[in-house]
Amino acid sequence: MKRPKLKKASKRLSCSKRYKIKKKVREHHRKLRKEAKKKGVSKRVKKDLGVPSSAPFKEEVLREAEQRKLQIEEEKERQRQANKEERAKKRKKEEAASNETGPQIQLDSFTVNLSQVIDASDVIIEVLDARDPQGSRCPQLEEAVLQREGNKKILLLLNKIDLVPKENLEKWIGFLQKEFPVVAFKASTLIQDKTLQAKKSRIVASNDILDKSRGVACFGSSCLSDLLMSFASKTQSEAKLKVGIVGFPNVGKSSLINSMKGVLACNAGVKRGITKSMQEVHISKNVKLIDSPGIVASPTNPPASMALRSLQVEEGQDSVLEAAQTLLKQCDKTQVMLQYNVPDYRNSLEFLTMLAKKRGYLQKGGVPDTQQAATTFLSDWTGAKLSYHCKVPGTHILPVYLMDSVVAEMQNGWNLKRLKAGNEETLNGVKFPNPASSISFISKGPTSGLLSVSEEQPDAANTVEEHNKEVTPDGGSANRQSFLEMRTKTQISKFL
Ligand SMILES: Nc1nc2c(ncn2[C@@H]2O[C@H](COP(=O)(O)OP(=O)(O)OP(=O)(O)O)[C@@H](O)[C@H]2O)c(=O)[nH]1
Repeated sequence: MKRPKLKKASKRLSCSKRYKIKKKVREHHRKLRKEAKKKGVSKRVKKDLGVPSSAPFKEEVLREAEQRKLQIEEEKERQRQANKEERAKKRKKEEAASNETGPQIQLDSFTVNLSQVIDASDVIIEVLDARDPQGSRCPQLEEAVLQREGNKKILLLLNKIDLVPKENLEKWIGFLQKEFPVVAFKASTLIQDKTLQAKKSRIVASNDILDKSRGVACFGSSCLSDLLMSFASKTQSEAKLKVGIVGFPNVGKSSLINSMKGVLACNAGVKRGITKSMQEVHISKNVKLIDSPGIVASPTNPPASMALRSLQVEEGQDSVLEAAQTLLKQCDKTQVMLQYNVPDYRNSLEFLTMLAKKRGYLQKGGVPDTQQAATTFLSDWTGAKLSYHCKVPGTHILPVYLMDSVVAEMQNGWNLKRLKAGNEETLNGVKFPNPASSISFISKGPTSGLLSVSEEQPDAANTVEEHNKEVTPDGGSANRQSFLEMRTKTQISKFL
């Protein structure tokens, strides 16, 4: 059967609609004309009339015009290239200058500030990441404090205890207590601006009761303030007790101060090196805390320590990819797979590719952005969420700079009974992760720090070498080997 032809839709419009369209078009043209007038574009481009056919030597004139046109084009192109080269040169120069001087100046200021904090303090609290306590210790810092005049005390503070299994934490406290008094702490990670907090507290008053084990709650602050205040009342007559808060970047120094103060007094965050200068915060009548920039890790450290502790990674000097790959090698693959919920992978690059796909980090054309995945992975390891822990060494050997008499002296003056009770209370309050869901990590031992970026002292290497022998009892021969090799290659520092 023959199909009936489809009838074309009629173009007829109602008059009102037609007039409306015409009006819109007119308005649109008027608007364009107005804009062109504003920009100073003349109404009509003058038409090139060309060479009249009656003109003599028309062909030569046209050829000459064509050649001139080409010449102008060439000249323009040459100019464009020269400008491009000039800009590239300038950019390269700027980059080189910022690479050489920028970070160097910053590192200098960091070390100067740290030295000032040590000088100004009566008590030094070395903040350690409970996930890798030994790796966040700096022997050079401890030695420098002990060598300074004024009988300065050192306290070790294990922060981020909410990210390690309880049994592991208890073992670490026992291990570290053989050297210095240890305080267990969980800083509040969600302290807000004073004004914001005041507004919020009116709305949800019991928020922290509901959310005890999460970011809002802080554990150990009353124990620490009691300890400091009782020490201050014993030792200080009039002046306030000055307590320097020191440690590697991102261990939670600023969060600790904010938690003690109860308001956002210092800037804190996942990014490394947020604190750039010293800052005093008064927490009671007789105690003030001094925040300091993170200790600058020495380039002689093993790559895994650098990946966790150095500022260079943050500043883009060290490759984020390499740092993430080094870290991956230090931990149990199955646990990483479980933690990040990814299938089995052959190498670290494959893991980062899968992580990038999972988190939706894609570049143009859907290519997985492994760089971004590595950055996220690294900030997990120094940030506030990832749970991992290190094994406590079986035997304890005192570092060379610590003798029994010094250990006894360091315990002197503190109310240790109260500290023990306070730590127990803290451990009872915190909600700890299950050991099965925490990644077990192989620590590289204490991290060398630079306390001043200047010329090398020849005998400093021996001190550190000897020290490393002592403080890594659970085996770090490869570590020590690489340390010595690197030390001979790049020596830029002097250890205090
Ligand atoms: N889960 C948990 N996260 C914490 C704790 N303390 C600090 N953090 C997080 O660790 C990260 C680093 O904390 P900061 O206080 O900025 O560390 P910092 O040592 O002052 O860092 P710099 O300024 O770089 O030297 C932040 O994301 C904090 O939220 C803690 O007790 N538990």
